[in-house]
Amino acid sequence: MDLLSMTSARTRSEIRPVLWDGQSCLLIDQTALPGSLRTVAIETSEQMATAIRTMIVRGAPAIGVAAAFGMVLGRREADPAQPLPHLQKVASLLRSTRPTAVNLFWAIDRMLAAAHLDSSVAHLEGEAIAILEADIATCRAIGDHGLAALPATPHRLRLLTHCNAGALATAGYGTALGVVRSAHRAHRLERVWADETRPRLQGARLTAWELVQEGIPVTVIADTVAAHLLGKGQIDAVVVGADRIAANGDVANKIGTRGVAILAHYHGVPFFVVAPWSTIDLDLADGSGIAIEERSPEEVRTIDGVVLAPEGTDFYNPAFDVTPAALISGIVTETGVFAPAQLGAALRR
Ligand SMILES: CSC[C@@H](O)[C@@H](O)C(=O)COP(=O)(O)O
Repeated sequence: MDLLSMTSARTRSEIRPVLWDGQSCLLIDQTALPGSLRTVAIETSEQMATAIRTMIVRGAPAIGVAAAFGMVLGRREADPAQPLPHLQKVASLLRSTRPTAVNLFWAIDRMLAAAHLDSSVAHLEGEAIAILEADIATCRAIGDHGLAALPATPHRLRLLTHCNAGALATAGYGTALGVVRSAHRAHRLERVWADETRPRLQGARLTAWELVQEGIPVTVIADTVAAHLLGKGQIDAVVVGADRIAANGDVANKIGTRGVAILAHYHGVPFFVVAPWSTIDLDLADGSGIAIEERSPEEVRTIDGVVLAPEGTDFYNPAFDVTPAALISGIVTETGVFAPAQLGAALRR
């Protein structure tokens, strides 16, 4: 199956990082991009947990969708007479893979709730497919709301993004890159500046790859370059994704996002966080309660096996940081754009 799938509505192929073929879950192996586009067939819930942990599949909405199919695989492994105890175990395993993105936990909870109503394989399969399809529709709506919120400029827009919040990070179309796609289709985009995003280089490897697939102009910069471009007036707005948004509008996203937000604020450039409602965690009053994943020091110590610092050096590798709500111009969701302080009230409406 072609994971750059053709849809009947569009002539261009679209990126689908997670697909279900009725037996197994097909993932684009994001650790192999941009060198090779290969797929991995995930056949057990343990394989799915490993794929999420090792970032074969990554990005908050995409790991939620993948975990939903992990639960379907778990259901197939369970005792048909008593599937719930095994499903609870699979849920715990999947929850243990990555702590920061709330979409993972949201999708697992939704699958467990579905299993309590009807624990048949067919019902859970339908629920996971519904999560996948809704995510694509959500991203398209997000893209259009984000486009409407972008500043009016006499020239086409130059947008800066960090990490990869694109089709690869969702079921398709993307959040921050959904806004980019909508701007491109509306002929309002000049170029995307993509932070390379050390240490795992999601900007250089993944954002650039998926934009090049669609002929969207993209320039990769070292993470240290953004301040220089902002100072020269070369960036009209920043669009980034989110892994978890607290009730007060504080946002956890890829490490380095906070620095970009501080820079944008200093230069008076709008900074938009782009995410579905499933990324909002109203149980957390503010960002101080967000669990920040710490990954292996090896990701900082080496690039492609080349050691960067002398023996005896210590390395520290937090994968996310928290951007305070005060630095965020707007949070773009599938139902509209909100000031961070409006989030709680908007969700309760
Ligand atoms: C639409 S994806 C939003 C975020 O998940 C994304 O910006 C990000 O930080 C991804 O981190 P990753 O560690 O690659 O999973």
